[in-house]
Amino acid sequence: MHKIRVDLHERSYPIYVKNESLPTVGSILKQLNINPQVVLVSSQNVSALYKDVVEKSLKNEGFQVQYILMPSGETNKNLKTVQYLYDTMLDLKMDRGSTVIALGGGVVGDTAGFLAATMYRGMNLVQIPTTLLAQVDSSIGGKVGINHARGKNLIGAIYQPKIVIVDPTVLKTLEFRQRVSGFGEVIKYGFIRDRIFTQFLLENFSDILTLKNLDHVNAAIIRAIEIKSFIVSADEHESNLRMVLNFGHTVGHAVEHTAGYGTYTHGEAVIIGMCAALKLSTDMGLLPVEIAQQYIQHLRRIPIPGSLKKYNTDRMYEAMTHDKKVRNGKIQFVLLQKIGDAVIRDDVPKSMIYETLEWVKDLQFVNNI
Ligand SMILES: NC(=O)c1ccc[n+]([C@@H]2O[C@H](COP(=O)([O-])OP(=O)(O)OC[C@H]3O[C@@H](n4cnc5c(N)ncnc54)[C@H](O)[C@@H]3O)[C@@H](O)[C@H]2O)c1
Ligand SMILES: O=C(O)C(=O)C[C@@H](O)[C@H](O)[C@H](O)COP(=O)(O)O
Ligand SMILES: [Zn+2]
Repeated sequence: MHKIRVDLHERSYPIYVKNESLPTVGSILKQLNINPQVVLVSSQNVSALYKDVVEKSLKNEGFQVQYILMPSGETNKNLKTVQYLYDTMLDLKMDRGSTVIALGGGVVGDTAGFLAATMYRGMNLVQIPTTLLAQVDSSIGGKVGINHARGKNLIGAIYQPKIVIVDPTVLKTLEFRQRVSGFGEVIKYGFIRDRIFTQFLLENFSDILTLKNLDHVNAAIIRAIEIKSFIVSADEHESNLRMVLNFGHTVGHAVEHTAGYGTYTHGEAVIIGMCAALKLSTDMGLLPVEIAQQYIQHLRRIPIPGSLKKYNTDRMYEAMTHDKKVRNGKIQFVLLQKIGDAVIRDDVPKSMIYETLEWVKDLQFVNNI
């Protein structure tokens, strides 16, 4: 068992990373002394694969388990789903002391997390992430929330879980495209904080994505979680340092929104956004052009389907103006001054942003590895 801690005083919590840890969820939670009443929130695919093992382990330890199936996919990360979850919680007579367990990818984690943050002004939350993206990113740090028709994650809260339990073996059932998506967030940590980790990921990306080398997969998950935990512990409310976790997201969120939720996975959009951020880092005079080009070439070896050509540049720009990093009307970008060293800049000229969006629309990625 590998344990990493998010250090937030009375809201601190551990992240457990261990192969085959799902059958031990009950005993892990028992040690936390949480109320015996729990509600598992999950989605169809994940439920069919992993609900029974988790439910059994909880019941073996004396937990009373209720269950809510929520619709999956980015298009359902919205208020309608949250309303359905509130209603079902009331139907099930779940009280304030009971615990919400989010079993699934980032969509389940963000939505069920928002439920836990808001219902009865806050219930206990446990995250059991089952996608690579959720294991290294969305289950950690407390950002919970849903989309609004005008933009990604516009409604939400910062609400920390009591524990995060990561079982890397569940990635075996995850579709290849979803592993690519998670890889986007994993390599983000390298770019913003650890050049050597970036190199490791680029050298081994095919073995990691195909799960050919599980030691490399676990090493990547653990290093990514260490970086995220360190950053969240230093700046929970995104006043300064935490903003760097948005590397690739200013353009990434705009791509997701403009193309229509679900057209690109979140991680694919972030990979596209990181290419844009690398180019802007050069255009702003921060990063030598040959370094940026070299890493953009590496990122283009990651398979991302489709073409951005047909999307409207004005709409993409408009989506960026709804970014939560906008301050006093200025769009803020996370740029790199070195690989492994990120800075926030709010002085990127509008013309340069437009030029970059046009460039992004022509970007091409490989079809497979
Ligand atoms: N809160 C945060 O800090 C944060 C960080 C990054 C991303 N996010 C959000 O996370 C969301 C994306 O999450 P995601 O990439 O996990 O996608 P997702 O939750 O949509 O899951 C992708 C698909 O994989 C399925 N699935 C999940 N685990 C599986 C498994 N082990 N085996 C087989 N199928 C499985 C799901 O049912 C779904 O169909 C986005 O909404 C993004 O904005 C939030
Ligand atoms: O934890 C963070 O902080 C992040 O920014 C992680 C991101 O990967 C994630 O996509 C997050 O939801 C984006 O945050 P947002 O505040 O820009 O919606
Ligand atoms: Zn993200």
